[in-house]
Amino acid sequence: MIEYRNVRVALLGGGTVGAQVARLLLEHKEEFASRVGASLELTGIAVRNLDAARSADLPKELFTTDAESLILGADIVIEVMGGLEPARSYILQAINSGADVVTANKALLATHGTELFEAAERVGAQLYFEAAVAGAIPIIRPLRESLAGDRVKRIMGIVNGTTNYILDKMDTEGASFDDALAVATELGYAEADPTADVDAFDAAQKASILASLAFHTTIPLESVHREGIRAISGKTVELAKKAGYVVKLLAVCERLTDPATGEEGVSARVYPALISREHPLAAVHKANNAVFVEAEAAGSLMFYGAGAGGPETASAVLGDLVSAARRHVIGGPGLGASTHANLPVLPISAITTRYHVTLLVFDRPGVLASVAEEFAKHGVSVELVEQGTFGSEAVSGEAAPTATLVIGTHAALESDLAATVSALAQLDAVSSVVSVLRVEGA
Ligand SMILES: NC(=O)C1=CN([C@@H]2O[C@H](COP(=O)(O)OP(=O)(O)OC[C@H]3O[C@@H](n4cnc5c(N)ncnc54)[C@H](O)[C@@H]3O)[C@@H](O)[C@H]2O)C=CC1
Ligand SMILES: N[C@@H](CC=O)C(=O)O
Ligand code: NA
Repeated sequence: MIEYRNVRVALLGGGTVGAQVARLLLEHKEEFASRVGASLELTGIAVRNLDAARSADLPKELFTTDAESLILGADIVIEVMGGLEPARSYILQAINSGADVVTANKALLATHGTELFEAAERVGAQLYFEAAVAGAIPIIRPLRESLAGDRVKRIMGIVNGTTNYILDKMDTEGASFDDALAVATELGYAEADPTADVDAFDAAQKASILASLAFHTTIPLESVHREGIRAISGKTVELAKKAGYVVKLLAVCERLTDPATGEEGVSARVYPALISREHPLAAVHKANNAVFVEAEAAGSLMFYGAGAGGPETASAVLGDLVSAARRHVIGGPGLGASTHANLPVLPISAITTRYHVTLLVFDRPGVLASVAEEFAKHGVSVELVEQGTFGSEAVSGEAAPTATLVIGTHAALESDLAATVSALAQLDAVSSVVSVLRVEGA
């Protein structure tokens, strides 16, 4: 029998992800030992409440509320507690006491990543974070390592499982937003505060991480344009369906030319967008994620799989644990942060995409001409116009006939489109601007 030395692993968090990390680590102890060349000893699991229900049957004696003591004796610390504090302080404590760290905490990385990576670099420690973006899907390692010799041009993907679950249930079953969110929470996909998912904070954090890695530039969370899915009603989903589209919350990170200066910059943004039903992203159902990466030499790559869930996310955490443990046993410098490119981050007004503008207009002669004129005036080329449902609206106490008008544009600059929409809202012929949705994917 081979005698392995011990690598001491401290687990901070025993919730949806943590309980599964512990279960798999204990169940596959022998396999991990042979893979790493050392025995991975789970020294404890720090939690807030010792008596909370868990998704796995784990030895009671492993649990503690004393995270700091657990960190002190560890070679590797896994942080799956979530939140900014005390997670940030615990990770700094771990790094400064010589441990490598594995984390799934995108909120923390997108907010304090620079501080944590600098602290790790100072002492020669490593910070692994595959689980922080797109759950089980390997995407961090491909960007940091496999594509390190290429030039990433664009990333577009679905990176939040909860909102994809909600939008998918609304689209395929006509479910209500609230019911779908309740199930996503029950299944362990949602963040502790699901506002993080619904208002796209989580997707923005992931976009900040992906864009920083892809473009070798620090992309601060505040510079990621963010729109959540609260405004997406059942009606919007239904109209999109009739027109051959599906609504998805997308993260888009790309290199682009600044229209103001002609210089190269980058953009990172998250918003609900229309995707053609023919597009592969339209087939991403439930809490799955998919990320398209377009690189200069590699061409188009697609990464697909489970974006959330306990065992799925635990898989990514454990992959990082094996890397960290091997480094502990064999040594080696690990990977440093690569943010030398320093490209400017451009505002949303600098992007170019296609749009669907839905207007409620008064059904009078000349309406179409006046609406079309505003698009032309602002340099936005119209691709299609569709007249939808008819109704009536009270104007000065009188019922006036109305019609829904959907205008699809060719690719246009966001600032031109925004100026067009402001002008449309002022037209006498327009009762209201119902929605403006970007259309992504060729
Ligand atoms: N649930 C999922 O599908 C995914 C979650 N993540 C990330 O993984 C992390 C954990 O997520 P979940 O397991 O879903 O969360 P959870 O809420 O189910 O579990 C959190 C655990 O941390 C413990 N904890 C929290 N604050 C603590 C404190 N101050 N001291 C000691 N223990 C504390 C709690 O007692 C609990 O055991 C988060 O950063 C989340 O964003 C990442 C990818 C997917
Ligand atoms: N709440 C997140 C969990 C994984 O990152 C999601 O829904 O994607
Ligand atoms: Na991942």
